Amino acid sequence: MRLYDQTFASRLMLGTALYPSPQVMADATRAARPALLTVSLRREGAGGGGFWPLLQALCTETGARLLPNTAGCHTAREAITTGQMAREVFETEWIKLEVIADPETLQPDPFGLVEAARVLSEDGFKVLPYCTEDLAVAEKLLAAGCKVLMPWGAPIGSARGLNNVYGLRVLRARFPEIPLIVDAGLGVPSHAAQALELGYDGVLLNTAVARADDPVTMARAFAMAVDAGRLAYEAGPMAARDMAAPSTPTVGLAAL
Ligand SMILES: CC(=O)[C@@H](O)[C@H](O)COP(=O)(O)O
Repeated sequence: MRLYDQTFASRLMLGTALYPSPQVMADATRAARPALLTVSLRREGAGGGGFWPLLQALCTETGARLLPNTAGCHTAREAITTGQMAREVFETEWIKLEVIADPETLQPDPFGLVEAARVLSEDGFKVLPYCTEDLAVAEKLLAAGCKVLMPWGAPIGSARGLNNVYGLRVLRARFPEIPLIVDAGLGVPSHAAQALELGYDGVLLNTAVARADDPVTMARAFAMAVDAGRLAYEAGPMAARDMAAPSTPTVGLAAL
């Protein structure tokens, strides 16, 4: 998978929040071998500073790139400032851009998102925006400088899977050259496989692994599902049809 100027062996991006302990988070990351590990500046600012050396060591060990996010931001101004602070703290110009509109669904605010994406891109950031599958917003984010789009599968933390398969399919078809990552709302590995089977370049998830009874095993299961989904996509899945078609030849069947 190629995002901006970097090629990644893995198509999985993993969050680092909500785990029962830092040790479990580290073990799950080792099991998943993700391309990118997300981290929230707010967590660091809220006393999670001890977490940073652990993440740094994990990135060195696994080869993952750190991806700070602007989680919890509700305006473009907040997200821009958070992004700029994250660049200083985490020493990276990569940023997962979240501007949240609705407190209940955590649906992204398309207006704030496009505005923040434009300002941060002009400031040299590599912006990965958390968006919906809306085509017009996607166009505007690309025009604002984003080279990757991350439409939601479902609301963050909902574990609902791909809520709008039609919309995700249309988005994929409309932008065949743009790396697309399904971000948020995945609950089980088959959801991730489905995203990859649709031709999505990767998935970003957190809650489904962190809140599993056994996060380490679930991390491994998601990594396997991502690989399986991609392999299936490359193999060219047959189209579904309404009518039955016998898979055993009927020609030459003995008449009874
Ligand atoms: C880690 C992160 O960036 C989350 O905000 C992300 O959107 C994942 O969502 P889930 O927790 O639903 O997998």
